[in-house]
Amino acid sequence: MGNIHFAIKKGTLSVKSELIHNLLNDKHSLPILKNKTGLLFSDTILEKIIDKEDRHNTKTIKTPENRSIRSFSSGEQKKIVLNYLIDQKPSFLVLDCPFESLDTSAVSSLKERLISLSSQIIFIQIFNRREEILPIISHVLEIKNDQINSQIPITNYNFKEQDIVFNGEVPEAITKYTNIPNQLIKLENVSVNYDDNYILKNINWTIHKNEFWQLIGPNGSGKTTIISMIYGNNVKAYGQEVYLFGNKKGSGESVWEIKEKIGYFNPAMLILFKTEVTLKQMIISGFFDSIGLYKKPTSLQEKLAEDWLKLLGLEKEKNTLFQNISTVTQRLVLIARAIIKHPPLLILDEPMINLDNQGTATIVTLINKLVNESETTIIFVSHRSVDTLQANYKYTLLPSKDGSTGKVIKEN
Ligand SMILES: Nc1ncnc2c1ncn2[C@@H]1O[C@H](COP(=O)(O)OP(=O)(O)OP(=O)(O)O)[C@@H](O)[C@H]1O
Repeated sequence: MGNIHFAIKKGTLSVKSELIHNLLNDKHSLPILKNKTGLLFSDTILEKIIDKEDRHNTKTIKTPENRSIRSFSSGEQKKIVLNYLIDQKPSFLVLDCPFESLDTSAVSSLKERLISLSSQIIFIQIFNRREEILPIISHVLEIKNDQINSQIPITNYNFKEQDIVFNGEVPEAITKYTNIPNQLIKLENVSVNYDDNYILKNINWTIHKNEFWQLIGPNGSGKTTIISMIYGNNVKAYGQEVYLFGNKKGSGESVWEIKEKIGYFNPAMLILFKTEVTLKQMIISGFFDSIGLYKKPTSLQEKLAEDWLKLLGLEKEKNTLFQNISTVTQRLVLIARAIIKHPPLLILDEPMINLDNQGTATIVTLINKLVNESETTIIFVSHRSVDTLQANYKYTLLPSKDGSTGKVIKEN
């Protein structure tokens, strides 16, 4: 007889849930896993391995070309760690949203691999979206107060979602930016390689005021590399035709001056927020580009933060600690923080990762609202295109052995 496999909807676990820890430590009410050894595949495990490698200069996992795990793209990193866990032959594996940063072809090969292992290993798959669920999953574990309440056959499970609305207008801009040219970003014949590894080839991309772009490409195609040339400190940008707000990168403005004009959001930033701040303080900190709130805000800044909270339907939670709210609410707050100054450019780097369909729809609704009610140019970065976004253009990276080339598609 085949194994029974389970799924748990991520949104039914609290942020501080101990359930996964308890499953792995044999403290649970699932008879089928009693006295069995399990392992966890999650982004946290990945971060720990990378951190250990960095701090001790050791290699836990053998990688192609013996490179450090950090130098691989996020998709490649996941694949390497999953193989490492499966090699340890656990009886069960908790898969914490395993497909989250993978592109379509990587998802299908990983799915195939997991299905082929499913007669030897029991899977407990934490999922965000119904379509991610492995076809071998037969039951959804219903969770109440972070405990397993019941096992529901998947055919009887209710995946329902609701419509999302944000009532009110996007709060006004109070920060003034002067001398912002119409052409915000220009990359001309930009190429990047690491020794024999060719990443980008002749990238030509011009971004103007008031445009909304999706930057799409499969794992390892170079999305992060492009963004790090615009927003970050990637040395590969120097000496190339990279123009930011009219100046060649590395010539006029300092990195600080460039960052002042760019709002940035990436879910990985969440791990940076270690100090305890309220939702209101978190939104206000966008005025200071700081992670905590160290300066006294003006009364106008306070009012704007309150207007944002109202728009997001969070006015009653303004004094709640940021750490204590749901993932999707954290993202709404961080996006508000990134745009509160109405910067000329806003980069939203994989904002939908690890969200269920309801969470994804919530973020899409907010982004579309920002596009319609502000002057900010948006670059939305993702490994999969999101058709409900009202983007004007798509910049798609097409990998090849000589490096990815780019293709512009006009959407509307
Ligand atoms: N320092 C480095 N040395 C060698 N190769 C590198 C280095 N940094 C990045 N790469 C390689 O560059 C390629 C592009 O990586 P990048 O992170 O830009 O891709 P991505 O499109 O953002 O991928 P993902 O969707 O998986 O995050 C990858 O193959 C990665 O391994």
